[in-house]
Formats: sequence, C-alpha cells, structure tokens
Amino acid sequence: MDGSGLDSDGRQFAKASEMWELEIGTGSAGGEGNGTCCGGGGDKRRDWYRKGIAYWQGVEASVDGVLGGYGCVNEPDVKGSDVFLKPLLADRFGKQKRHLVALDCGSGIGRVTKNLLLRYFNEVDLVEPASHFLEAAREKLSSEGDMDIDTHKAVNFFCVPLQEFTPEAGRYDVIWIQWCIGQLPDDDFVSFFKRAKAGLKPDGFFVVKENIARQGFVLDKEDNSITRSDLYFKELFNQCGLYIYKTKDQKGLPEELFAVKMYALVTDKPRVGKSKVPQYKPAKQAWNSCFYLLNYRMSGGGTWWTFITCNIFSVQLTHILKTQL
Ligand SMILES: C[S@@+](CC[C@H](N)C(=O)[O-])C[C@H]1O[C@@H](n2cnc3c(N)ncnc32)[C@H](O)[C@@H]1O
Repeated sequence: MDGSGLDSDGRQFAKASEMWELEIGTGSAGGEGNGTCCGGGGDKRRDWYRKGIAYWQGVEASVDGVLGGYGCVNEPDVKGSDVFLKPLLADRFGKQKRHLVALDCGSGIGRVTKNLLLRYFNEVDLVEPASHFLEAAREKLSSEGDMDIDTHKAVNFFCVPLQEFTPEAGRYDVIWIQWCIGQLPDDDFVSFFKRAKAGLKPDGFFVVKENIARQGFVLDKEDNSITRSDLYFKELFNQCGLYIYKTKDQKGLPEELFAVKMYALVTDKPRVGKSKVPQYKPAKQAWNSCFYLLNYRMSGGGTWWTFITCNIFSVQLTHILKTQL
C-alpha cells in the first residue's frame, strides 16, 4: 500500500499514507469507517468529497462528459466489458434461469447500465451522487425503446455517494464499479466493500473496472480522485476480504490514457480450477489392457493361460490403485 506516488501538481509522496495524511487528515490506509461516512479526518475528509462532487456537478451530462472528453472510449470499453462479463455469468450461475439483478456504482448518466448491464440483467439499480447525471440516466433509461422494459429495466436510482451507501442485503448478482472508486480514500474503499458484500446473492460477485497506475498511485487534484496501481488494488481487495476470480486488461484504448483493468471479485476463496492434465483412471486403464491382451491373444500371441493370469493381475492392480489413489 505504501508505494510512492505523485499528484497532478508534480508533488512526490514517499508513501500513500503521507498523501492521505495531507489530503484527508489520516494516514491510516485501510482503517474502518463508521459505517456511513466516513473514517477519521473530519473537515479535511469532507472537503475531499466536496471538491470531488463539485467537479462532477460541473460536467455536462453526456457520454463525452463522463468519459473526460473521450467519448470514443465508450465502444471499446463496452465491448471489453461484454467479453469479460458474459463467460463469468455462465461460469458463476450456469445455465439455470435466474432473475438477474445488478447494481451500477458511480453510474454517471447510466452509460454502463444502458450499453451493457441491461442486456444481461432483468433489473439494474443505479447509485450516483451527481443529481443531474442521475436524472439524465432516469430519463434516458425510461425512454429508450430497444430493450424489453418489462423484463430488463432500471429500477432504483439512488442519489448517494458510495461512502454513504449500503446496498440492500442479498439483492444483487453483480455489483459493477467502474471509473468511480478512485473518489474514495482507502479506508472508505474498504468499508464500502465490506458493507456491499452483504448485498450480494450466493455466487454473486463484484466487477471493478478502473484505471491503473504503473506503480504506487497518482492523485488528480482537479477531481480529487486517486489512480491506484494493480498492487495497490490487490492489497485493498485483500483487506476487504475479497478474492480475485478473474482479471483482464482492457484493450483498444488511446495510448495516452491510463491502462484499464477489470477484476471479478468474490467473497469466498475460489477453488483451484479443474486440471487440464488428463487424470489417471484405473478402471478405464484395466479395460484397455484387457482388450489389448485379448487382441494380442486372438492374433496368436501368448497362450490362454498367460491371457487369464495377466487379466487377473490387471484387475487386482486396478483394485489396489482405486483404493490407494
Ligand atoms: C468517470 S465518471 C464514470 C461514470 C460511469 N461509471 C461510466 O463509466 O460511465 C465518474 C463518476 O463517479 C461519480 N462519483 C464521484 N464521486 C463519487 C462518490 N463519492 N461515490 C460514487 N460515485 C462518485 C461521478 O459523479 C461520476 O458520475
């Protein structure tokens, strides 16, 4: 966690805790919040969030606006998310008919809900603190006619920041967090995920899709957000008690932008996948050797006596292997 970093004014920090001490008045990265808002730090922390939300309140409610002027990123982003999500749904929920519910965190104008989540989920809830974004989402999602609104619809629109939000227990199959978790300091990050875990259904999972710093962190002083490295994220996930189920790099974004990673996170330690190495199956091996010996005997090899003793030996060996392996 304590890798070095810098802010957008060029200031260097030897440790993340040094930066958090300066920004929110607490260096204890990963400490507990009080369940609503927030960890320690008082006024400084309030100022941190005030500045962040003020930035987004001044941004136009459009795809270009929520993507920082890079509207062109929308298409590859949605494609990349699609390729990541589809097999995950099959893997976690199988072919069973399941009424799927998702939560879109820091949803902005509902870009991810509209282009991705509503294609897979029967219900999607949105949580977003900038009211003009959420209103734009509500209007767009209720008027768009290309989705069967009876079976795939945006249901709840919560105008709350993540550090104050607690998802309804057991409601969600997937909680999707994209390009917004950098607004939360480490301690609020950890307490948000700890609360949100209870919002997942059995086998449910989180997807975190975020910009990745090459190392340590980069603090953006304009919108008060932090871009963390892969290692930084992994350390925080560990503190949240979350396990990485699958991860993938987003491809096809403009080179001047940060790299982007997707993480699927689960609450139970994933079991080691099925081995691709063919397993030794003693019973099958015994049948194979039986046929081999029969072929050999029929083509004139050996005697019936050797055929019978070899088979007895093979059956006994199979029994030993079956009970020992
Ligand atoms: C870069 S936009 C991404 C929007 C959306 N996730 C998308 O990919 O289109 C960042 C979003 O995070 C929201 N945001 C800012 N502070 C937040 C907070 N404390 N909790 C949740 N969302 C926040 C902003 O209002 C904005 O909608």
